Amino acid sequence: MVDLTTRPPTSPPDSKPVSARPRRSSSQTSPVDPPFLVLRPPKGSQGSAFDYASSPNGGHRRTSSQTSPHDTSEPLSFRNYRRRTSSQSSHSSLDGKEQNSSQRPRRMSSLKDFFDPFSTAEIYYGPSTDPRKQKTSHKLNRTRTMSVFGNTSDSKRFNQSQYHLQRRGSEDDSYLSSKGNRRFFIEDVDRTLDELLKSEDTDSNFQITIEDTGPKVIKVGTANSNGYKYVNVRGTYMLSNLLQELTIAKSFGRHQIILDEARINENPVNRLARLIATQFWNNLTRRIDLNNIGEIARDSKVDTPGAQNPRVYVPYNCPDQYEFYIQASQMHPSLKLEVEYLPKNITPEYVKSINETPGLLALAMEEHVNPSTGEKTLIGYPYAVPGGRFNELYGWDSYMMALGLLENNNIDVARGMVEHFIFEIEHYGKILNANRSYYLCRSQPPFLTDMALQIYRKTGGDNNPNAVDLVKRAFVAAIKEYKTVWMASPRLDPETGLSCYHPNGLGVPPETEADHFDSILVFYMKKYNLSREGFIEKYNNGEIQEPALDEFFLHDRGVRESGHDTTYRFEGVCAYLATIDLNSLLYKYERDIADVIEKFFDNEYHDPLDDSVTDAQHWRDLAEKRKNNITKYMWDEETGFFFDYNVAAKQRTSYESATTFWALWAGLATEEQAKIMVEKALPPLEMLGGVVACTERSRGPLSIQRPSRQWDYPYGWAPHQILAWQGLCEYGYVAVATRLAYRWLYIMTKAFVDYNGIVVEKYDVTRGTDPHRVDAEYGNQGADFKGVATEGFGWVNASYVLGLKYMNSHARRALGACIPPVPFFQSLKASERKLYSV
Ligand SMILES: OC[C@H]1O[C@H](O[C@H]2O[C@H](CO)[C@@H](O)[C@H](O)[C@H]2O)[C@H](O)[C@@H](O)[C@@H]1O
Ligand SMILES: [Ca+2]
Repeated sequence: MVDLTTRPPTSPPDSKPVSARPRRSSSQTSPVDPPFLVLRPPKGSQGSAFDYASSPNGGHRRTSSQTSPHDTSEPLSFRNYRRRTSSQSSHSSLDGKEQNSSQRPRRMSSLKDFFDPFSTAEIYYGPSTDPRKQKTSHKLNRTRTMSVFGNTSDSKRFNQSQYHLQRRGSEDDSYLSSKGNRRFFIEDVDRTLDELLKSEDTDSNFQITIEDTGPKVIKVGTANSNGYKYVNVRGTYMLSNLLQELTIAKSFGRHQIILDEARINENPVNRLARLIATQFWNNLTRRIDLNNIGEIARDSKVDTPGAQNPRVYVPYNCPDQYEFYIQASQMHPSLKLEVEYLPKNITPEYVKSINETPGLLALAMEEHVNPSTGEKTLIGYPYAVPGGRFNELYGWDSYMMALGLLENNNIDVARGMVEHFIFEIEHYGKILNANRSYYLCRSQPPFLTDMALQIYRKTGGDNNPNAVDLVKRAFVAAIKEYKTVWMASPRLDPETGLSCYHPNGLGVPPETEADHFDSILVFYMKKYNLSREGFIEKYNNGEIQEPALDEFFLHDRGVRESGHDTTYRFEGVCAYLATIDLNSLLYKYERDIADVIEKFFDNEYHDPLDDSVTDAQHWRDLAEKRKNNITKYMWDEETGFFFDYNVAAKQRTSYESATTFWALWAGLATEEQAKIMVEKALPPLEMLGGVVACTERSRGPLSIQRPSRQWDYPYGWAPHQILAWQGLCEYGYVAVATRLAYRWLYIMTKAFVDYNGIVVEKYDVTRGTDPHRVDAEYGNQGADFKGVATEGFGWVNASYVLGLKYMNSHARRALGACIPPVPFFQSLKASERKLYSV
């Protein structure tokens, strides 16, 4: 029987913690360092990415993100920061306790403002750090030197003999005298922001990037001199970080700040990992309540007159939720929130009929008792949205994000998303593409079984009754989904036993950019002499019948269900393709269901849906059958690819897609097939920045009539990277996965450093300079922020957190210095090259 508490090693053990704090040492470089890059690990540290981190509490594995006090998901207050750090001590500390020198927090200034320079924005820019709100003058916030110990300092309370008192030198603002703890006094945040943008944002896009041609230097006052003396802040990275910090400070209503230099010249790998863990996830998290529903229900994608007011659709059998939303709309009449019940039977005709009046679909809620009034109300389970543009819960994005959220110990959000999926399957019959009315007919790639198991493992497994309860409920839902969505008409091909992305639906999808279908519709617009809108209206309401267009949209809906919207791999054919993606995922479902039935259902699952009783063996047989069919219909030994199979044409296709690695992730390939894939399929997919969505030869030539598609060459996507890494590890190709992870993290870090902290939906993995610049299809990319990127992009955030687990401290330093993959691999000693299989 499979032990569900530990998954076989699909990802490497956590790497050694790099350092307790992201303090820069001579061996830790960043792009702002002088050019004395040290690529070798410090003497004596032979750590590989796969060493287990030793920990004081005996073998418990910790991630690098857990090694520093500022990397916890719980915001640190001044008090608990001090408590935590002082309890780790072994030398004398300010409060008389022992401190270990490597863990000792730096004394940043007076004892009163002993803040972590990397604390969350809420703490760092909260009221307690506002120079203007200090009881005493802001002078107390300056970087103190011991020469001012005296009447005004609290430090008198401590035994000064335990200190090395240092006289203030005349150069106390210099980097040397500040020992890297330099702080700036920004007397006027607004003015500094204006000046910074005026001089450095030469292309006026409110970002400071390598494309701006300003002097790349600005003067800021030092805290030590109370703003009187100035120092230069130089270079794109530091200046853009300054812009980001000032923008955040301003959003907190701050007019003056003391800013640690460490916060703007932080090693970029540490900075990005820190922002993801402490800021990006929070900003992507939604939780429906009575006050925010108006905002969440609003739709940024559809712009019809009927979409002007926010609207919520509630399942016909959820009266409590209906009442809740009515209450919300009555509490905030100005929101004009409209609340409607869905019919019991949701047909494609009904879904099309509400395309002009789209709305958010209700999700799972729990009861909440107001502690002060004792009143009961409902509150939504939390969930994460894919990016800043979205407010709804997506299908496969949620799985990818859950992996990152769990890694960052943000468990409630991951768990909340499983609750929502259970609710969606129960009330909408499937895990939805996303919870908007126009998505009611279609799903997305299914990952629920693995998602539930990951949460179960992370939350204590068998020792936690809630974890067991959730996994059981999730599997009951997943079995229903498996049988009624994926293994039923029209998705199931009875002849091969394989499944296709083949949702129901009618008409033109309303959520795409207005001109998205122009290349197809232009012909019909001319034919009927109608505008785009005019034609779509008549086509949607059945006045115009065009079977060829029906066929196009049948496949287009399939493309959207596949999550790969869009790619030439699927155009005009998707609904007839038994894809390697979907069938790998269903194989994984079958294996997982077998294990769970064996463990949690006494190996006897009574399904109320069809009155069947099945055991683990039944599901293992189904998996075995699927595996044989996949090999029979999809495997191509010559190229090393699993190809999609066209069930209508009864032919294997030849489009070389990164999803071939999903066969490894699901564990259905043989060892021999895995070896051939690594030897033959990987090389044409491996680019500068990781795995590309498909090979260039498969995509074919582009032209005005044949524009680029976002899920094709040369673009790389986070879910493809994550599943390829994990799949390769599953078959022992850890070094190959590490090499691919380095590539992906490299382009992410490079774009982050050069382009004002940017993290986007997908990257051009063939470009070293501006890989984030992808102008294909939709406006989801997330590159158009002003001043600061506040949430990154969900699955890309997850990929960074997961990818870093493959990096040892040497690789992490190289990434921090933006060393491109090839020079990095070439700089390795022979013994280290095997870690990357180069
Ligand atoms: O609005 C256009 C399309 O947007 C979605 O697709 C893209 O974003 C999703 C969220 O990150 C992602 O799941 C999908 O893979 C992307 O291609 C949406 O899923 C589509 O249905 C929609 O038409
Ligand atoms: Ca600019």
